[in-house]
Amino acid sequence: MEQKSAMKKQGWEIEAIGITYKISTKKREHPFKIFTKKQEINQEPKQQVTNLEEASLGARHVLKDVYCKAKPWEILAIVGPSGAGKSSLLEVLAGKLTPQSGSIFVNQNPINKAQFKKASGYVTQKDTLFPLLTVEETLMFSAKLRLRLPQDQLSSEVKFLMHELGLDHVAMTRVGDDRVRGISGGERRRVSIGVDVIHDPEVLILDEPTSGLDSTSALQIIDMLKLMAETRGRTIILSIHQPGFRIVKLFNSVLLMANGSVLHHGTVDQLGVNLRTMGMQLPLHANVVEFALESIDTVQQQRKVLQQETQPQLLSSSTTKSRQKKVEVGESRSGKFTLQQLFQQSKVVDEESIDFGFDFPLGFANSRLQETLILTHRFSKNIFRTKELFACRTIQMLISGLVLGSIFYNLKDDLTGAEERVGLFAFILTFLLSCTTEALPIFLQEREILMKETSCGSYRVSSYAIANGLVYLPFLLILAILFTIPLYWLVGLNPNFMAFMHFLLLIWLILYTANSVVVCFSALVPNFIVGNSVISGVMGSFFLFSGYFISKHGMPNYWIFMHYISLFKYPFEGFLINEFSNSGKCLEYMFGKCMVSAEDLLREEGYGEDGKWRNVVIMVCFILVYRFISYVILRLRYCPSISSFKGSLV
Ligand SMILES: Nc1ncnc2c1ncn2[C@@H]1O[C@H](COP(=O)(O)OP(=O)(O)OP(=O)(O)O)[C@@H](O)[C@H]1O
Repeated sequence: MEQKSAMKKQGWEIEAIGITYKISTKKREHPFKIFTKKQEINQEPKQQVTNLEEASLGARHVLKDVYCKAKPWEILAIVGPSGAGKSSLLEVLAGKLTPQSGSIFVNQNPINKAQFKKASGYVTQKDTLFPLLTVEETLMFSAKLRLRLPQDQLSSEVKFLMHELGLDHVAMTRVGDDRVRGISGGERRRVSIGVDVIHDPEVLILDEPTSGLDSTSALQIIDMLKLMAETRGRTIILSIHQPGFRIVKLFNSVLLMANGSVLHHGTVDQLGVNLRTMGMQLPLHANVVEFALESIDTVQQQRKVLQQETQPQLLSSSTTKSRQKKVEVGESRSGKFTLQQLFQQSKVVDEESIDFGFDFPLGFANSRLQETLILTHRFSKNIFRTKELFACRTIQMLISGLVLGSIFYNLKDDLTGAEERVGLFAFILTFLLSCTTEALPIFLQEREILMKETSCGSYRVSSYAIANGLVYLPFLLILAILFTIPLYWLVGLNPNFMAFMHFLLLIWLILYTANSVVVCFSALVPNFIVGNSVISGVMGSFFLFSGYFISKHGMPNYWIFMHYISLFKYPFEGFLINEFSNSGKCLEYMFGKCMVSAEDLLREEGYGEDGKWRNVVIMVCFILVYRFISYVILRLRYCPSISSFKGSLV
């Protein structure tokens, strides 16, 4: 136990060895171009490609045999021009990408991916936050999901973190995004960092934490990270584009990359020495990192020459395959030592003798029920604050109920009236199904957050699926009530209260069925346009095959299966063009005297007392099936954490 706490104090040293990551660049051949001659390479002049082998294999090296080491109590900055491979390397270190070869070690021990994700924080380049939550709410929900603490302790943790991040003054301000005005870009970046440090991770990986910020805000953020490293022994790895002079001074070591290769790995001072060794004239008081980035082509050329002439001893240990056991005391310092750092360094020498163990709590912070409650709370805040959605949908439903009621006003109980009711109900179904798509943009907006949160073990996917299912229920009930009340009484359907309640239930279920289908398909589509097209297609075909336009007996056999999987034959099955149609009973059954007389008819047809509930039960079953399918899709597509949580990093 003592040994473990010593480990904790010591911090986590991350070492990546021989990381190679390739992506396929092979263009897919046209599927119908079977007889086309293959391109003859000899006919064309040889292309000037840097790596002929790569080109011929249709693969591109994003990372080439990368070595890097990040120490606790320190900041390692990954710098390089755009496309150098910085983000890819960070993703590999964070366990989001699996390289083709290479290994990652924590304190010289291979690490389990799931444990590492749990014990680290990864702040992506893009802020993935809920724009309608306030800063305090954002951090509080993150704390609730990741920490197993009582409410008052959670509140004090969040307050402390906001203070540390300099966010006190915007605690009650909404986060905002491109569309919703909220806190500033710098403050949003700090909230993103806050979300990922709330559980006090041992390692913090940040992709461009200063992008889009002015120099003062950028310095503030790096200063804050430096403080985290120096006071709490955290390992900070970040990528940065063009760090200013004052920022560079805060880095303990720098990894200079270009074209996926490491050009330098060491202190900023060493970088200066290396550049001079290459014969470059560094202007006095120059920002060494900036100078190296500006002269990156020369650095690359010199490196090649050096590599050819001698084995790379000067530049970096990037190609070193064997692990370095030597500890370069003071080597990675930029002049500033803390007692903790010195303590840590002396400890590193004995690293090998320490049996590495993780005392970072594994498993989920909350039970499934607690997670579901927290997520439902967060969901409902987001939904009820989406004013456009709430206002538009409620007004739309109320007005359409009134307008439809006034068009189909006081329908008679005769055959003509029954026919008109068929038209009304067919329209209701089409209308409700086609306009209940709010789940699509909502899901598309939050799926990145879902992926991020579940990949680091904040909560279970099943809790999300249940919360997603629960949160729409009250919202859709409000819509159903607003739609049904004017419509039902204006049209003059059965005045019996229970018949009204049954009708309301059907409308609610239709809305919820449509919502479940949308949730299910939105988990499959890449964006809104595709999603909208797919969902309209699915809804349309379900409706078409339900039997409202063509009886199942009239359908060719090869389409019959569609009739059986079409959900929308269930809510108002009596309206269908089916075996009842010819007898004329169908029309009466459908809406003749609404539910009460329909019940008699059902009894006549042998359905018995419970006949009218049969459709409700079937619809509920379908909803459950669709919800389950969407859970499976979410699990497999967005959160394949089963495999990653079990496997090790490489
Ligand atoms: N999945 C992918 N598909 C296509 N190209 C990719 C993919 N992943 C990485 N690349 C390419 O690999 C190279 C490195 O990408 P990466 O995002 O790591 O660079 P970067 O140094 O972070 O760039 P920037 O500073 O502009 O964010 C780029 O040329 C990029 O286009």
